[in-house]
Amino acid sequence: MADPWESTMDHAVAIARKAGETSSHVPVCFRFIGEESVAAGESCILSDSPTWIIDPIDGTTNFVHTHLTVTSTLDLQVEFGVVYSCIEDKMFTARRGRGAFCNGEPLQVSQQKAVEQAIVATEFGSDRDPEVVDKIFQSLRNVLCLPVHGVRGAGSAAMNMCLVASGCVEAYYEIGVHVWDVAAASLIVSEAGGVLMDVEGGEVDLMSRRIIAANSKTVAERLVKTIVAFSPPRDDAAPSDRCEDSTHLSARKV
Ligand SMILES: O=P(O)(O)O[C@H]1[C@H](O)[C@@H](O)[C@H](O)[C@@H](O)[C@@H]1O
Ligand SMILES: [Mg+2]
Ligand SMILES: [Mg+2]
Repeated sequence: MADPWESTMDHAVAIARKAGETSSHVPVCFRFIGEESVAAGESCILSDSPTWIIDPIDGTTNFVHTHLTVTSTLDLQVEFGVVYSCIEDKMFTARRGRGAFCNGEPLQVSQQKAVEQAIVATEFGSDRDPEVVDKIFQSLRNVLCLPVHGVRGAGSAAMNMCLVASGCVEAYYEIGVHVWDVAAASLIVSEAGGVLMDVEGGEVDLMSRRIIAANSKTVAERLVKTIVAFSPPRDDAAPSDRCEDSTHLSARKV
């Protein structure tokens, strides 16, 4: 069987060559956006150049506490998404227009559109500002009282989205995520037949740090009416306008 990773890399190189219009003799030029490089002061701006968006560990708090799910995410903007759940040894992959897979098996979102029968995933995020925490709790209360069948959280944004793609939960929403948390899984959700939406409706903007990933427009739009929206500093804001999340500081001290 052909190695899917090898064909992915061949395709990635072909995209990079096309973008740069380089001949096969010239080395290709990829750009990178990674959680750690941005934390070290590198830019978080998407350009026309093919860009790998990487989160080496998504679910850092789980990792530090050796708790359940930890994933690594890799995305070549809009072309490929890879999320690896290392403890479960599950490799979620998607290629634009070619479907989404888990360990090679096709993924399909749930067909349940009644929100009362839905499981909704979310996270409390990393910000401990009491005003932000209040809004997160107001949203959580509103979602529970829709009512939904249940609320869950895997502790990894990417994993929550892969659960949507797998049909195990109907929707995931969060305000406070970063582009590297959700880029790869966004493609996996849409290739599994799901939808992505901003928490106030309309198209999702991966730099805005707000996302709904759902099995359907119907479920996503019910959440839009329910979530108390706010806008954290964008990922592509100037470094001086970004703020360090409080739990990340403590996680890094470990
Ligand atoms: O573990 P990291 O990569 O820091 O990502 C977490 C994200 O920053 C938080 O907003 C989410 O709540 C977690 O689910 C992410 O996994
Ligand atoms: Mg992450
Ligand atoms: Mg991370």
